[in-house]
Amino acid sequence: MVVTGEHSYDRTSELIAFDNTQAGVKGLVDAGVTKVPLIFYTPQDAYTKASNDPEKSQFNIPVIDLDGISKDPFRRKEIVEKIHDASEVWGFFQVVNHGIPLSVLEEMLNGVRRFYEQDTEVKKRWYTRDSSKRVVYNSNFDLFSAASANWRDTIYCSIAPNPPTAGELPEACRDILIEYEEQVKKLGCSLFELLSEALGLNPSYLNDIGCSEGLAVLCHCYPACPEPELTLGAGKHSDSDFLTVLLQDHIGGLQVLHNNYWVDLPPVSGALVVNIGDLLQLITNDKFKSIAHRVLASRVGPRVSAACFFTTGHSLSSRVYGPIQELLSEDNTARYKETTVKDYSVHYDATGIGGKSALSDFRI
Ligand SMILES: O=C(O)CCC(=O)C(=O)O
Ligand SMILES: [Fe+2]
Repeated sequence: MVVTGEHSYDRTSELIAFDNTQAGVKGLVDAGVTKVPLIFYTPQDAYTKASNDPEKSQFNIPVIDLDGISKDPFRRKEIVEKIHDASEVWGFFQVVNHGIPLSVLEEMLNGVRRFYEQDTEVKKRWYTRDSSKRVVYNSNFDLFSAASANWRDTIYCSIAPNPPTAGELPEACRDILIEYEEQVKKLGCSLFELLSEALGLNPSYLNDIGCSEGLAVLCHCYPACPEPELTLGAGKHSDSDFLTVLLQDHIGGLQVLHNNYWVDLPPVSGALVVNIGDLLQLITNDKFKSIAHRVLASRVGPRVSAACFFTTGHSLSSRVYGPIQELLSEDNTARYKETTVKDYSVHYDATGIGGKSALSDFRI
């Protein structure tokens, strides 16, 4: 029995019943729910929302124009400085003129919508909790371990280093997923070059140590919510990877924690959101920050997004990562234990979204 406010209920049975529908949150909404079920209730956190507060209007997450990065060395230096500052202060920035055409971004979001708009019976083919699969569709990867379920469904596609065959990808978004993933991989390599330069390292450093070797694409759907104040689209979490490149639609709701305030990260047409993940914070010895973020639930929806995670995740790579030696000056000793991406990912998944920071467990 679990007590949520004045309600007491058998949480485990309700989680099992929800999971057994294999229809996700979208299935609840399609069936016409007018109340948020108790398994989704999320306690309010202590942080304040900044965006409506005029005194906090200086809180603007940078939008960085990448135009000219490879043509003009002065322009490149300027961009590297902006990326350096954003990665230190915010852990988040948006990029425009990143080289991926608007038509590809739009079609990617359409592909995600097309997948979720299919009949539940068709989608069920992909519904699983077997995380060894390269394509996993379900609602809340940590449904049975997290304190609150999120108002969100996800298709997870592990793309690199071991790509799925085209046949393993859902037809509804297959072609655009392949196109988008190729373009994001190129952008990711450029971003890791800029981040290496921002750290004062050789431009190829982060790519050479394998930061861009692994890629997983998470296609999220946040259905319209009848009581958005009672739950969240995604609870407070940081990302477990090296770097995330996120495509969000026009609806909004993504917020970043900054100086104890939730700051809106508003959709900018044609932009991609970039954020530093836990593993990049670990190897940069806290120079770049992996910052907590969340997604509000909304009466408007469904909101869709595609988050590309640069990580080899649970693959068998034995490569060991620890704070980069070149970044340690004499008085700046390593703050983290070494780990493999797999060990870090397993620990992170067990700690769960909305839980405490998994990274802090690797601190020396
Ligand atoms: O959908 C979003 O805007 C954010 C998704 C996210 O934070 C994640 O996939 O880790
Ligand atoms: Fe995230």
